[in-house]
Amino acid sequence: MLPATRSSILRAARSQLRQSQSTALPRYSASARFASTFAVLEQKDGQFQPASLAAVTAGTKLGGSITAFVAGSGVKSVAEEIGKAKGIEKVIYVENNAYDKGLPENYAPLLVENIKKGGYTHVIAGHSAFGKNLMPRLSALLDTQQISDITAIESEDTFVRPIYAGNAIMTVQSSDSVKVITVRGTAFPAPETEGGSAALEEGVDPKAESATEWVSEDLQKSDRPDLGSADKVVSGGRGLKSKEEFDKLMPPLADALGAAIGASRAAVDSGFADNSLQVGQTGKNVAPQLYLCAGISGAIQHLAGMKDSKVIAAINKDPEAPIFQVADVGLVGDLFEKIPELTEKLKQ
Ligand SMILES: Cc1cc2nc3c(=O)[nH]c(=O)nc-3n(C[C@H](O)[C@H](O)[C@H](O)COP(=O)(O)OP(=O)(O)OC[C@H]3O[C@@H](n4cnc5c(N)ncnc54)[C@H](O)[C@@H]3O)c2cc1C
Repeated sequence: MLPATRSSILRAARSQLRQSQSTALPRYSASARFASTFAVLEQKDGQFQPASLAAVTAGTKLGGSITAFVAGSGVKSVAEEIGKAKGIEKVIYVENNAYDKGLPENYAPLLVENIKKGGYTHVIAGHSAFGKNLMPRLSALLDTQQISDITAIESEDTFVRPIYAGNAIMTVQSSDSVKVITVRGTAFPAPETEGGSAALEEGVDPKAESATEWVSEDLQKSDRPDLGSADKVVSGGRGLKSKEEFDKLMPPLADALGAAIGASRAAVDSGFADNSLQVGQTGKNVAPQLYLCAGISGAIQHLAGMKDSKVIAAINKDPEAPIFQVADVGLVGDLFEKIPELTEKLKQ
């Protein structure tokens, strides 16, 4: 697939809207309604992705009703699982393998149909690859201004989001009748996944024709915890010097702690680690109980992705490295000595 520019996405989305007049939404006054949230949840290969429940938590903060939505092949059982999460009134599911991979070209019209039917005030998804890919197209179809990566909700129309790599906090007020929002998972911890009893309902499937086809994916398989939701993360930077050293030192340390592996952008750009492991402004946002990093200087773009971690521990040979300004625990030393030593102690 060719990389799409923002304007080409908008053009394609608007032409899709024109082709289907039935997708037009009624205009209503936000003040005349109570909040009703439509939480777009994620599944992968028939497995529910609990991190996406952050959208439900955000809906809880808005008050009013929360309807969860999931689509793909065989998702009725996923919908049943979602229905057990606390705070959800109803789960709408659409069974169709066309939605398995969350391709925005056909998923966005599907959402429009279901949103139109329910007349929701807020449509919320996680600020994950899925949400970041899908919600801009949905916003274009609804002719509404997306509010991205929010970390707090002040009222039904006022939201807080970090900008400039987390160096400034912006408060955004929206007068759109339907607010399309992505939420930062670390700011909205998922609700309890047991004890709820939501009703299940089959959704509308417009079976929209799409010019985009899923061809294949090349995934790195790992038995380690998922970086985005792991309790512990060990992260390596350019200080590791090479891919060989990264692969020699980081996996044993991660295994000793039961942690996920992350990396700085410099480590990724240097080919030490896969792109999917990048933590930071242009990588993943993580907020584990423990973030242990080695050979990472602590550039603001890296901090933007991990500074909400509960405990930050850093190994760096430079006592002036900025990472020590945010670290709760710091170890000044050569990582090629300290990491094997620490790994050995942890194993014992
Ligand atoms: C628009 C933009 C977006 C960006 N997005 C991201 C992002 O998402 N994530 C990200 O990480 N960066 C991002 N960056 C890059 C960021 O600015 C830094 O360049 C990067 O984080 C540096 O990575 P590093 O700390 O691994 O490398 P360096 O800055 O080179 O630091 C290496 C550190 O290792 C230490 N070290 C070296 N040898 C040893 C040793 N033997 N023992 C112990 N310590 C040692 C050094 O003292 C140094 O502090 C972005 C930049 C821009 C402009």
